[in-house]
Amino acid sequence: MAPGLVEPTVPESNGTSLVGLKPSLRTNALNYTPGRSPVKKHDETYPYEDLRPRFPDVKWPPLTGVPYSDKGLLGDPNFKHLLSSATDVFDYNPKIGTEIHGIDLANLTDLQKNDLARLIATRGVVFFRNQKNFDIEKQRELGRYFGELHKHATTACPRREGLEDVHVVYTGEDSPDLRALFTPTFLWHSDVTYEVQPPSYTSLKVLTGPPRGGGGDTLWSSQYAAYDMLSPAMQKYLESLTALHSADLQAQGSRELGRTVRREPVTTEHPLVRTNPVTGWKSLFFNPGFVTKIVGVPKTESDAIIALLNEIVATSPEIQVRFQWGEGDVAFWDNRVCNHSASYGFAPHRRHAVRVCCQAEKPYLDPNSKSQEDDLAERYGLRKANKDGAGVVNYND
Ligand SMILES: O=C(O)CCC(=O)C(=O)O
Ligand SMILES: [Fe+2]
Repeated sequence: MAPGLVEPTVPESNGTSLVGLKPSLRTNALNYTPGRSPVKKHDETYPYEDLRPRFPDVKWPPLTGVPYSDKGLLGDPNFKHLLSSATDVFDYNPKIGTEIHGIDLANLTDLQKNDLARLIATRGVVFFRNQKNFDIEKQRELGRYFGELHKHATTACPRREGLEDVHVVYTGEDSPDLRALFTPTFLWHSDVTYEVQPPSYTSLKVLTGPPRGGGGDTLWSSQYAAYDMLSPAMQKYLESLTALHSADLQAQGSRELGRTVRREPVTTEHPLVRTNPVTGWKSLFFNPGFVTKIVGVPKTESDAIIALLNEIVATSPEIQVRFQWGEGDVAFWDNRVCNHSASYGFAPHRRHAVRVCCQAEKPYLDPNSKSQEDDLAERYGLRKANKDGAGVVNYND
C-alpha cells in the first residue's frame, strides 16, 4: 500500500479464487470496499501550505476595460504545433472535451500556446494529466500570455502574498458537505460572467484530491451545443434578448460569512447568444449561477426562459463531459462557451485546486456567425441533428 494511505478494513476472504491475478492486483482487489476509497493521511508538512485559502481584508477599485486580442486567432487550424508533440489525443464525445497526453504545459512555445487557445475555443475544455512542472508561477505565466488575469472579488486566494489573481478551491477534512448549500442546477455556472469582460481561457489544476473513484469530478456543458439543441425559431428569439448577470448573491454570501467583499458587486447586461471570435460559432451565453433576469420581457416569461435554459445546460448528457481528476491534472476551458459544475460528496478526502483565468472581449453577437453544427455540416458534410423528434420511439424501458 502506498505510503500515506490508511489501510481500510478488509473483509474476510469469501473464498473467491484470485489465482491468476498478478500479486499487486490481488492485493488491491482484496482491499476493495465498495464506495470507500482509501483515505490519505494528512502529512505534517503539506507541500501546498502557501496555496491554502485566505480571504484578505482588502478593497480594490472597480475593474476598468482591458485590451484583449485572442491568441486562438493565431493558432493553426489543425493545431499542428501543439499536436506534433503529443503522444495521444482523444475526444470525450463529439460536442465537448478532449484529452491530450505527452504535453508539458510548463514548456510550450508561443506557437503551441496559440494552438492550445484555438483548441480550447473549439473543444470547450481540454484535459492534461499529471502536469508536475506546471506550478502556480507557470500557470499564471501561461494565463498572462492569453490576457490580463482576473482577480476574484470574493473567493479565496492563496495564503502567499502576491497571488491575488489565483482563485483557490479547497475542501478540507473538516469542511461541511457543500451539497447542502446549492441545488444541483445552481451549481452549474460559468465563472464571473457578471464582469463586463468575462474570462475566456481558464485553467484549473488539482493539487490534492480524492483518489480515483473517491468523487470530486468536474462536469462541463457546451453552450455551442446548447444553442444547437434549440429550434430555429427559439434560436432567433433568444438572439434578440439580453440577460442580467449579477454578482450580488455571491457578495451577500461572503458578507454573511463575515468575509470582506474586495470589490463592490456589479450587474452586467450581456447578449443571451454570443459569437466566439476564434471559431466564429454562436453559443448560448447563459449562466445558471449568475443570470437573474432576461431583459425586456415579463417576469413570468423571463423565469420560463431561465428554467428552460437551466434544464438544457444541466440535464443534457450529450452536451456534457465529466472529468475524473488525478493529482496534478489540469483542465483548460473556454468560459465563454461552457458552463461547469463541481460535484460534492467526496468527504472525508481533502480536495485542493487552483484556478487562473484571463479577461476576454466584451461579449458580442455577430448575426452572420454560424452555429457549430451548421459550420461542421457545411465543412465536413456532418449530418445535423433532427430536432423535431417526429417518429421517434420511446426509449424508456
Ligand atoms: O472544484 C471544481 O470542480 C470546480 C470549481 C470551479 O467552479 C472553479 O474553480 O471555477
Ligand atoms: Fe467555476
